Amino acid sequence: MSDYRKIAFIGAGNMTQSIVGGMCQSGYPADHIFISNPSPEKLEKMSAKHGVTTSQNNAEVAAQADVIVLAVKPQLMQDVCAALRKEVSDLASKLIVTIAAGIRIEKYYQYLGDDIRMVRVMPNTPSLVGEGMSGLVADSKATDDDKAYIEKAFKGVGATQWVSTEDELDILGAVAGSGPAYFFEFMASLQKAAVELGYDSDKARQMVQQTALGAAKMAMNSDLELSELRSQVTSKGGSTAKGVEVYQQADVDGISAKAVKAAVTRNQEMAKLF
Ligand SMILES: NC(=O)C1=CN([C@@H]2O[C@H](COP(=O)(O)OP(=O)(O)OC[C@H]3O[C@@H](n4cnc5c(N)ncnc54)[C@H](OP(=O)(O)O)[C@@H]3O)[C@@H](O)[C@H]2O)C=CC1
Ligand SMILES: O=C(O)[C@@H]1CCC=N1
Repeated sequence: MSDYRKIAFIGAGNMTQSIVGGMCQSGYPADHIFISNPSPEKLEKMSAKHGVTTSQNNAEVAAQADVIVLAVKPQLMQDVCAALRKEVSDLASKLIVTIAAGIRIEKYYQYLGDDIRMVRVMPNTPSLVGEGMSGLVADSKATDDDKAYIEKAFKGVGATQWVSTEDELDILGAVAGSGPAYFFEFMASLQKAAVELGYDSDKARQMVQQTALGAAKMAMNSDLELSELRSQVTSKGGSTAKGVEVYQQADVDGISAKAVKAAVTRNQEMAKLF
């Protein structure tokens, strides 16, 4: 099968916009991308921006595609799947992909029929700029071709990792899926701290984001442990040591552990609820 299967996104929210934006930038042909959403505004925006085909009818886009990406909120998934099952006759001939947090593959068999083959992907919004981090887990029916295809599609918008279990995908979701929010929160707090000391807000944002980018690039280009990279900035008796001490006293490790655990727990709850 071609590298570029026809792919339909059900739901045109934040995550679909990030993935599709990144896919189009990476050269995925727009005439192979279909998107549905109940309200027309997002569709109009995406069609104007990328030249993709859009519809307010989920079944219409799903029927035209080889791959269906379920990209609605977890609480809507059962109803959306029930309607697709009723209206699209050959779901078993397509690859079903879901990006929803929590919901287990086993549930999709109940919602769509146990003859479907599927891959769960946990992406994140930096996919929009080609710097996404996506986790993937496939069921036993997905073929090698399916897996190679979906890995390549998501590699087009960033890095990918296969995980072996859906429990692992919950962890990846809690770190990488939710992670951009944690980093934005931290970056905003650094910006605020500089502004409170009298620094210009725009300039504070620029220095925070450039520093985050620089630190991430250094980490990616280095074999050193992250703690060693941190040490290299921390001159004995210098200013960084004073700042780092404040974070350590506030137990930054404990805070991250709690945050990730809370997000994993919510993924597990959603697995039960939806
Ligand atoms: N945002 C993120 O960073 C990540 C999200 N995810 C997962 O992605 C999924 C989508 O999240 P996100 O994009 O943030 O959510 P959004 O709320 O931004 O998008 C959901 C979209 O689904 C649309 N929708 C509502 N009802 C239907 C329906 N019946 N049929 C088709 N589309 C419908 C909504 O349309 P309208 O607004 O017009 O009602 C909306 O555009 C979730 O399951 C989430 O777990 C996974 C990883 C990261
Ligand atoms: O908040 C959520 O549930 C989704 C999953 C990861 C990021 N957003």
